[in-house]
Amino acid sequence: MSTSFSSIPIVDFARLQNPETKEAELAVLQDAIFHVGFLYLVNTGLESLISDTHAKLPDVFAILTEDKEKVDMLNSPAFLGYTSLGRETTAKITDLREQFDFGSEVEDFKEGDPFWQKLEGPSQFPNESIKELVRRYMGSMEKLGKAFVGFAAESISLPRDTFDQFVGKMSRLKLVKYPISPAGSQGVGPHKDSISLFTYLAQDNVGGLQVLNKSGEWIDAPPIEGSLVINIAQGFEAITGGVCSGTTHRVIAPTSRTRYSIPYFQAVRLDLRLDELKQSAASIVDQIPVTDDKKKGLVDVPSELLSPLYESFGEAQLRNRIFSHPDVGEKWYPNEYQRYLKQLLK
Ligand SMILES: O=C(O)CCC(=O)C(=O)O
Ligand SMILES: [Fe+2]
Repeated sequence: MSTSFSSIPIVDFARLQNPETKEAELAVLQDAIFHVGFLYLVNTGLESLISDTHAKLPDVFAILTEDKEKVDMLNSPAFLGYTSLGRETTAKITDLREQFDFGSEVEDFKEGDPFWQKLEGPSQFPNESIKELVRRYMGSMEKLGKAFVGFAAESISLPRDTFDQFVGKMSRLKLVKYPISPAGSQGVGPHKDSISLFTYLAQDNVGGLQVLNKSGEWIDAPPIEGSLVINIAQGFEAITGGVCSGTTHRVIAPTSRTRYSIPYFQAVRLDLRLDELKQSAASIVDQIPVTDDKKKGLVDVPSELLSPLYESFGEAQLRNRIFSHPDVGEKWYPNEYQRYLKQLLK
């Protein structure tokens, strides 16, 4: 096992784009991808967008309760909408956070589409100004995400466009509020992000995000103004055959100031089948510059997304959404809800 990290590396996006500094910065990115699974991205050019958006969050969460209820996630088979405090579960414990989930604009579900296709659907916006805020932010994240996966590929000696074919249609954006809570409360419990390739998180200056290192210690990811915290999610982990593994993280609920955050989950194609995925993972693993010893240990990575229980990413993601939001899952996918519950109890 590689040495354990004790801090989160900082990657400079401007240096990645400058031919004179690119090689050196790709080496920093490679180290983050191989050994940490987390990094700060600075100098993205999105600093003012991030701070403007954060400045609006207290107002977003201050809208009337009845306006929040109108866009409740229970209305949405795509698991998009409002989730009130205490209705989300991670690692079997209730999370102390309130949030809105939104998605990129997508086509409607058509007759004959697979059952998990309803995971991609229309967003519910409480009002026009929130819609405008979300659309603007997501548009910029989409562009940044495209560029970032290109650099991620180059940093591990793959052609720049290697991961383009895996990017899905509907990325997700969450606006999250963690209210002041009793000391030691769970903001969100330990988890790997399952639904994305990479997650791009804009946290505020309150703190509380922690990352689990390979020795089992929780390492703080303190706020760095203007940065995005990027982490490998299970989509990227599966596509790289587990060579680039996702890292478990959590948020400790704040005790003196409300915390806000904006995670953007870069979509993975839902129609990607397990057999396709295994094939492409094998060819990617072949090209990645890590020792054969490390590769040998990775033939069957214990990733939920590579489980033979699911025919596709879409189905694996549906299961994940159902466990995070059981009330929504039971309402829209009663058969799958029962089936996945039984698998869990086995
Ligand atoms: O709010 C945060 O800082 C992190 C949130 C997170 O990890 C998630 O929603 O997956
Ligand atoms: Fe997360």
